[in-house]
Amino acid sequence: MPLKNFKVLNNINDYKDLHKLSKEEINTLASELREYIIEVTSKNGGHIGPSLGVVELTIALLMAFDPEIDRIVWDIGHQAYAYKILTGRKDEFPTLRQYKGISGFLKRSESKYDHFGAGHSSTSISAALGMRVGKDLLKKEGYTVAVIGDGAMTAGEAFEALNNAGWLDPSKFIVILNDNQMSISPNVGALYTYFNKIITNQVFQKPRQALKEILDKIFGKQGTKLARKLEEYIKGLFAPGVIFEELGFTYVGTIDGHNLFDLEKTLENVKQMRGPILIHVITQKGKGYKPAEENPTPFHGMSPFDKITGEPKKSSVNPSWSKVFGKALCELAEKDETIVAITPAMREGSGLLEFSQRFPDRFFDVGIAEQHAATFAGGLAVEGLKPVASFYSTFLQRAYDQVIHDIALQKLPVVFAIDRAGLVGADGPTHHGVFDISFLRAIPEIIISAPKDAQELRDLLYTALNSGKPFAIRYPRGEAVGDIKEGFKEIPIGSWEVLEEGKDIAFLAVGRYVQKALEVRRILKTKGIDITVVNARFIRPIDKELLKHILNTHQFIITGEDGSLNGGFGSAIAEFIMDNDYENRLIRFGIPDKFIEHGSVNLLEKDLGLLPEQIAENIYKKIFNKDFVFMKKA
Ligand SMILES: Cc1ncc(C[n+]2csc(CCOP(=O)(O)OP(=O)(O)O)c2C)c(N)n1
Ligand SMILES: CC(=O)[C@@H](O)[C@H](O)COP(=O)(O)O
Ligand SMILES: [Mg+2]
Repeated sequence: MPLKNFKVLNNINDYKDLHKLSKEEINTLASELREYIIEVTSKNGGHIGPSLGVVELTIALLMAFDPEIDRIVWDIGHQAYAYKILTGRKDEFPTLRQYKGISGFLKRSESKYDHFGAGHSSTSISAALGMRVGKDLLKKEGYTVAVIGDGAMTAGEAFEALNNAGWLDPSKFIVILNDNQMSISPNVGALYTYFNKIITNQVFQKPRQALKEILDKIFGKQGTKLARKLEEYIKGLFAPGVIFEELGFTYVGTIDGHNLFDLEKTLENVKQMRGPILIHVITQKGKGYKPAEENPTPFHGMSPFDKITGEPKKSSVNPSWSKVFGKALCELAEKDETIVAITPAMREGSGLLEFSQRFPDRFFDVGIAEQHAATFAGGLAVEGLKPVASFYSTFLQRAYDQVIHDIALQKLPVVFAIDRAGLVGADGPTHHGVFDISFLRAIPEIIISAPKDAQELRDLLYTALNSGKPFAIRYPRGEAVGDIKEGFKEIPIGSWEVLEEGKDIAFLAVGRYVQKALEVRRILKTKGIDITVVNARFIRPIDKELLKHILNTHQFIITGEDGSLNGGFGSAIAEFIMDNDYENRLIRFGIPDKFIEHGSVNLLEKDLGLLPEQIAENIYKKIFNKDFVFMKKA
């Protein structure tokens, strides 16, 4: 995709050229950056809304700071498209989120200007503080700036960092709170209410200064104890940002995040101030593109869309796994008032929108707070409710100790609906959900399951809610397979299902791999090989009786899973074979011991040799020591 004929953007090489531009040219640049972002994301998909919202902020930051010397740490990094374009990736930008193209987030290996990699939220203040302290200890020059959204600010880690920063009291340390009053969905929580009050109570900022002057006049410049107490009291009533001031930050705000020159001036001013500073910048998500301004939630992260109408280009045939889950939960919740749903800020993505509308009192969006979400679910379970906590696999990593210490150890019946399990595609290594099987499998008491199709997801959810146990159900991103029948049926915990009977070779497949295994069977049948296909719908506990039978009747065992091979389902089978003195040959398919880059799942799997035809070739070669090329040459 060639770069369009942009008047200003075409003529600047990177951020250093910003200082050569007139005010008018800078305004034109902001518009051209927006156009470029809309153009590329309409083709590739991506986080368009967050990125359009910070165009002016990005320009102002790159004018006030020099990322060769200063550190700019963007929280999550999903809003950093303008930053990418202005820090040397203008020409590569059309490859955004594509296989072998540039990442949708910031990445240390991609650019020296990406000072800290991210994708998960709320790490920026901690990382920037570490850099600040590092710079000070090593006597390095430069400022350290963290840019964090109002959504990301709801996470514990952000507050852990503020707490530490206020204590360490570093200078040249600036936190920019980019407040657009939106997480993916509208932001939630008491903090959101507080920010909202600050924004609407602007009127009190000037009187606050005037009041201070009056008090100084009445009680003298040194100030008496009473004066200070009175000021604190009144400050608490009216002053914006007092929460940050009490934590040791100087609060500056609010600043209009689309007024580029005010922003730049503010940034220049705070450079002279001592101690940690927090600048509260107000922006609008999707700024400058009507469909995104009007509909910020879908435009947070879009699949390819029509630039004129804003409509997504591809409409799916089947409902997504998330939708199937959400619909099943609503059906079950209709009949059982003790069912409650919890999400850490992923209402839409997790398929919980309908639940939130139909059962608002039983729905809890707790903000970007995975640890709290898990323990909160534990508390609900103690009181006899049936909590269903939905996590993206990758974000559940945040709540590992909570799953162990607060749920499994206490045998609390929390259902973990683990969405986006397996490779997720364009979001890449920060977001692939490939570790949950390995990390959950080590935890006693927890049941781990994966449905082969939509109906089985419903039945597993029903089984989980009736089990009285900690219970995880993992399913992938994208369209579900299979039809949905009426009602629900309980599945015996730990039971597998033989889908096809063959001989000699048995394919034990988890979740998405069941369809692959059936395809492998079809391919190998063309070579006269008949393989057994087992739906290993429980990863923990495994179906020991069926497994023993399979090991006794098949020489070769294949496992397939949408997760890491290290400690995964295949490892469980290897352990069983070894611990029980079987001598079967085992071949495992899954994610190898490395981080997987971004790109379509199909291309990533092709790279990893995980397409059905590649698996079939591989099995054939390993077992018969002969080549069998099934893949059509491109
Ligand atoms: C630990 C974690 N949980 C959830 C997410 C998913 N997520 C990505 S962006 C986002 C909303 C962030 O809101 P905010 O920080 O205000 O940024 P904005 O998109 O509004 O610019 C969420 C919940 C994530 N990236 N990391
Ligand atoms: C940045 C982030 O973490 C989310 O916006 C994520 O990209 C959503 O992924 P899905 O598109 O799979 O919901
Ligand atoms: Mg926000």
